[in-house]
Amino acid sequence: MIEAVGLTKRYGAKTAVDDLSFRVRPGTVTGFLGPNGSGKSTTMRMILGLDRPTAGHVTIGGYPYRKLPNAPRQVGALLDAKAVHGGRSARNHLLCLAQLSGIPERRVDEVLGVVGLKDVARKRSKGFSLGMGQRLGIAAALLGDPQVLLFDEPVNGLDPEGILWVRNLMKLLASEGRTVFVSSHLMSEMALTAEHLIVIGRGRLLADMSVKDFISHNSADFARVRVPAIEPQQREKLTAALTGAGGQVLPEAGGSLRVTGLSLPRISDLAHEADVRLWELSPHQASLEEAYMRMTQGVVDYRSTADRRSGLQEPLPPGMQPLPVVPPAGQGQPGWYAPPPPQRGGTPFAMPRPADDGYGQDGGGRAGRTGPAGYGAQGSVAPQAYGVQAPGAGRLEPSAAAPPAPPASAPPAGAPAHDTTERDSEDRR
Ligand SMILES: Nc1ncnc2c1ncn2[C@@H]1O[C@H](COP(=O)(O)OP(=O)(O)OP(=O)(O)O)[C@@H](O)[C@H]1O
Repeated sequence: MIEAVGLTKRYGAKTAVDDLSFRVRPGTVTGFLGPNGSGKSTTMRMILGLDRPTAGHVTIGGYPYRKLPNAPRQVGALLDAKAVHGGRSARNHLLCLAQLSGIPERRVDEVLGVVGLKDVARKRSKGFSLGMGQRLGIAAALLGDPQVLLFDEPVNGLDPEGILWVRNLMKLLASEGRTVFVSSHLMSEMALTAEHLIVIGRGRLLADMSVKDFISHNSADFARVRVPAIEPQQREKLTAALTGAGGQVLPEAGGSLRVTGLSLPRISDLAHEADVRLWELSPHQASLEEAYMRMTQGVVDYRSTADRRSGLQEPLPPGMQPLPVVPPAGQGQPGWYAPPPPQRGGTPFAMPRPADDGYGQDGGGRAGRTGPAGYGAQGSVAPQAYGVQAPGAGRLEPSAAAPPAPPASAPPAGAPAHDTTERDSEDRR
């Protein structure tokens, strides 16, 4: 389990992460969402001991990363797929990481099979496409068969088959009881992959709840009503009946009406009383994307000048009021899209013992991004064909659980190498 308590990171006057408390539990995929610049990567770097918190702390299995016994075998991460020595072959890149962590060579070939890079294992990674680079980064994260995995935008650059593969891989890893923490901007993908969400905005916690609850807490259910297209006057008649009964009605593209504030049977009765024929009366719930947009619209730092935000929804007809957003009982106030951060209402989690944070002298800074832990460690899984993750693909056998790894103080496995001596010989290997 990953546990952050009061985690804060300031860069000068900029507060990148602000008093963040959450838990990432084993056995489920937890999505980590937030607009650009909201502090996701900074949080992940603090989890991996690459940035030192200004305040608060974060532990993995009860230890700060740097105090974690055998850290590269317990935690695997993909932070920046480009943090690879381009002159090295994929295999040699992984081999270097494996040797640093005492992982047997055969595991390198296993993970190359798992991520579908076996056929290009001896090619220099600088010739890799974005998607191939992501696969190599995922292979590095899986190398040590870790119980805890962090992935920052793992589907970046992947084709649809690759996205499906990553989705199945994440779920498989979680189903094996691992802790899987994954950031993404692809809401539709997150909705299919994650069961639980942690959402931040401007460094602060906005939500820590299941995907299902997140959607229902941040979007109003609505009914879609359609009358025969050839009878526009019926539409007006129905709109008048529904608004007269206290409903809110929003015309949608395509001629249907989006109705809130009235139950389906009530809409049906009102239509019947008004002598309006219906071609459709269906219940709907907003998508994760819509719920996310609603929650984060007040905390987006970078927005196109062409995006008036109101454009996310269809323009209201003249005189029509926007639909009220009603937060669930006890969560926020009318007009708020997001429930207040849990820490506002008290201490959501038990405070772990205030231990030495184990960060030594080399704390923060963006430099950590390219520093020695784009990847930490590693995973299980069995060989497979390119791009296809067979559900249930096997885990690393205990016998492969390698010789003892270096002490936790050693650099994590994913250190991007800068040695150029092998460059010319790589492709020949
Ligand atoms: N080393 C640093 N020095 C100064 N500011 C930094 C540093 N690292 C991050 N920041 C700032 O902290 C904020 C959070 O950045 P971070 O990269 O964590 O966001 P993010 O949620 O990962 O963004 P994205 O989704 O775009 O990757 C940003 O405003 C960023 O500019």
